[in-house]
Amino acid sequence: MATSTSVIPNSVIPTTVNPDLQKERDAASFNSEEFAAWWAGGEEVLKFNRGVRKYMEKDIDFSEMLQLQNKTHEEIIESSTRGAIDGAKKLRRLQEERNPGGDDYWPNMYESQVMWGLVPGGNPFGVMYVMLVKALQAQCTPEQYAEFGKRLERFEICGTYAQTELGHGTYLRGLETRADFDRETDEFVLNTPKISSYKWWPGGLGHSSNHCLVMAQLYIDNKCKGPHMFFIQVRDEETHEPLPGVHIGDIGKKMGFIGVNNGFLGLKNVRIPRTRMLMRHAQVKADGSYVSSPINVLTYFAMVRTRCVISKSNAVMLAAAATIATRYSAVRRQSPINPNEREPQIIDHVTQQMKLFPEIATSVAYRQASNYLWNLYDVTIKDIENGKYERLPELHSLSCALKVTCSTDSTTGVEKLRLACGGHGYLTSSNMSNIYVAATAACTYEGENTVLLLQIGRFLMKTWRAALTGAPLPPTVRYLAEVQKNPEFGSWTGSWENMVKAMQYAAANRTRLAFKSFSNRLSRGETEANAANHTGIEFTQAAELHGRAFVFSAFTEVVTGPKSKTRSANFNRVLENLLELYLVKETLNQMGHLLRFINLTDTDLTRLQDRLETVLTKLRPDAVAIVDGFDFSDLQLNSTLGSYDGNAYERIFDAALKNPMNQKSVPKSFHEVLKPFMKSNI
Ligand SMILES: Cc1cc2nc3c(=O)[nH]c(=O)nc-3n(C[C@H](O)[C@H](O)[C@H](O)COP(=O)(O)OP(=O)(O)OC[C@H]3O[C@@H](n4cnc5c(N)ncnc54)[C@H](O)[C@@H]3O)c2cc1C
Repeated sequence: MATSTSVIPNSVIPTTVNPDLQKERDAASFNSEEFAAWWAGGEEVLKFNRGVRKYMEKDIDFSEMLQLQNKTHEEIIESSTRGAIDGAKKLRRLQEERNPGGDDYWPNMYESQVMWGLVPGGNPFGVMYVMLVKALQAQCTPEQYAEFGKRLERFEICGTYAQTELGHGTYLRGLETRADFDRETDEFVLNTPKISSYKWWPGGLGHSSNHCLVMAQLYIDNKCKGPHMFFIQVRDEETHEPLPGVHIGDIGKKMGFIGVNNGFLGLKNVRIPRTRMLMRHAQVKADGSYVSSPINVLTYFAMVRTRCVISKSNAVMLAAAATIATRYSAVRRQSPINPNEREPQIIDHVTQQMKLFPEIATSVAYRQASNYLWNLYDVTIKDIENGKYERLPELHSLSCALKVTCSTDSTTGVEKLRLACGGHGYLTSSNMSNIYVAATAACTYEGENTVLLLQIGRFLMKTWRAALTGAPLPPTVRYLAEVQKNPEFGSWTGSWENMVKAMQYAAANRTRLAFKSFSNRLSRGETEANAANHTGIEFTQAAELHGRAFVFSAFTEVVTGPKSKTRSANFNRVLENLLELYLVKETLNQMGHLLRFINLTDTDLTRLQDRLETVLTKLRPDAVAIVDGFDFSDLQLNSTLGSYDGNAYERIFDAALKNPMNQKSVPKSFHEVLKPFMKSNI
């Protein structure tokens, strides 16, 4: 039933594109399709992705997706489960039809940008595919993988990665779940002895999983061998009832990812065969003898991969928010700049440009830096297969650095972009709140950001010490040795190369100062652990700058390197503008650190401000075409403000009319609460 008589009879969304948005597209200096192909990784990949996405989006009801926030907790879990299963089914069908026996559609596309946003409540099987399957591939023996890894990969069973407990997440050695080896029965006996030992947080554990990979302390003859992984069945495969000794449930509503049904798990004397401990590296033999892993960090290697995934996906989230805010800023008009003139598109207010364009540039910078990280990941995986572990510390530290800076910057960036949409950005139908809570979650999971910065800080201390002895350094930290050799920065020219050098110089000198403070504390008799704790702030500052210096150099290399010759001149100009904006705004953001080590005059700073304003103006005509090049579908953006056609007001209105609160002209609360109160005279 309609609420009341409306001044417009029905909300009708025009089928045409908003003329302001169309003009933006017509006036762009470059072809957004070239951007889209570059962003996707080539024309062929773009074509492939679009084909898959079209197939994936068939039969999905857009207006239903917009109503996500009006659903109950249970309804969201149900619709997320349906969405995730629907996606899996479609990809499997595509695999069957187009490349039977391969894995390019299923499961590989399940974690790609094509799937992003299609399950707005969060995918309850995301952890299963992003983490669990990969952890099993890395940690199982071939026999184990054939026995249960393959079943999971084929989705015959479903599961999650259960590491965090109510009492411990960061400090893995503090985990309390224990797995005691019973020689008599050739089994492990698993227990979570206290409330604080309950597994807490694993995605999909609450209602979706019937198996999980549990990180538990291995005990043999009551002697602890540290955390190891155990594959456990937690629910019956037919009835889905919890198995004996298993206490399992949902941890309750969270800021976001409601459909992911993060869960808890208690275990009481749950027995599993010895062969359910993952034994590719560390092993327990039938006689109880223990073979340790050749390198301990391999236990946590699945987390390294997930951090690579986060660096890329948070860049995508920022790009999505930038698309919404930029399109909206092109269609909304407000506040004449000169009296008596027409109200401009809000994108013409320079301060608005300052909210939008730096975030566009930041998402592009992180996406490029994460491509470098993925290449390093692939090289390191091959090395590990050949028993070579030399680049592992570098990969670990770089994946942490990028995960931290990208999740931090995308979170603040999405919030800036939400504010850039004014009041309507606060509507859940803008989808900004959903993107924000997804972005900020990544600051905590897969290693809390501060804790990761401290780990990078320690890696930098070791590397600085190694450089002092003349030892060779891995490529991404070689700049530390260069700064040791040439301690003078030279002069500030403001060229891009010079700016990269300046950020590296600041990172190296922050590392030098942290190293000095750390060494002083050690020489005053502090233990290494206490000295590290007391130098923690300096460690995190050095680590953050190290991450930023890496993004500076990776993005500059992509824009100015040999591949630029394969791009059109117009497109190169756009990328150069994005690079210029990214380097200038980030240099200004980090000015406190830079000024400590580098002489910049007032004129240099004024020039940077001029460059910032100039490049905003240069990017203005291309902003809409750039975000079009990010190539999100309307369904993925799931936003009344950011759709391709720019019909924002009609979509806002339409979503409001469909709100359950507007399905009755008088709400129940009027009769039950408001009216009785007004009539009671109390
Ligand atoms: C959305 C979401 C999904 C998740 N999914 C999963 C999952 O699928 N599986 C799973 O196992 N877990 C999951 N987690 C849990 C997540 O991995 C942990 O919350 C995360 O590792 C942080 O650990 P913590 O909660 O123990 O934080 P804490 O370590 O308790 O952090 C609290 C504060 O203490 C500080 N702190 C802690 N240790 C130190 C230190 N050594 N030095 C300085 N400061 C320190 C931190 O910086 C922080 O400020 C998820 C969490 C979230 C939010």
